[in-house]
Amino acid sequence: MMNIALIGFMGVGKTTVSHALSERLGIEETDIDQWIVEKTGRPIAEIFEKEGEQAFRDRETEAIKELASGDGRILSCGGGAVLRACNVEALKRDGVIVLLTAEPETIFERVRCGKSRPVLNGNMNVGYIAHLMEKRRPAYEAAADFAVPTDGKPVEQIAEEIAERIGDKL
Ligand SMILES: Nc1ncnc2c1ncn2[C@@H]1O[C@H](COP(=O)(O)OP(=O)(O)O)[C@@H](O)[C@H]1O
Ligand SMILES: O=C(O)C1=C[C@@H](OP(=O)(O)O)[C@@H](O)[C@H](O)C1
Ligand SMILES: [Mg+2]
Repeated sequence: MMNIALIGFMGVGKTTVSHALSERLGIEETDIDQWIVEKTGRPIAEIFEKEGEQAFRDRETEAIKELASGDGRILSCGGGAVLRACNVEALKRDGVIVLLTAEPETIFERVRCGKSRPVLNGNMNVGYIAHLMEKRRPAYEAAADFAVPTDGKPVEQIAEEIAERIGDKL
């Protein structure tokens, strides 16, 4: 069976929707950030702080390489995972890539209280989120097989839409 990779900006709901989709389809899921945290014994923010962003990106690439070659699961990616072409290639090789989207205002409301996203440290505002989203948009759109907007939708509805769109691709 092929993998289902969830991609998109921080706070679009990749981790949350992944759980719901896993329940709905009866397919195991792995959150790539969580996998890295378990392997290293360090929270993502601490990896960024102690080892730097490039070291985190290398760990992310290693995780994707290993997990994408498995026998079919839902992979909830970090928001920066598709910025490296080799990651996208690995995810595409035997998988469908689903892009979740949301407006910057929605993202801000969802992530403003969290402290676990080092990329937004010191930049927790709608303007910066909109700027970084525009910068990343081409990479997200190029990697995706299809996109699902999430603004104003309950998680279950998003999971249902993905399940419908994937349909017989599985
Ligand atoms: N469709 C949604 N509607 C409302 N809140 C959501 C939705 N999806 C996710 N959230 C909330 O937004 C926050 C970020 O979600 P998360 O799944 O961690 O996003 P990501 O993994 O894409 O960064 C969490 O607090 C989550 O509960
Ligand atoms: O967009 C990014 O660069 C990142 C997104 C995070 O994952 P989420 O998108 O699940 O928040 C996490 O991988 C790390 O903090 C970097
Ligand atoms: Mg996540």
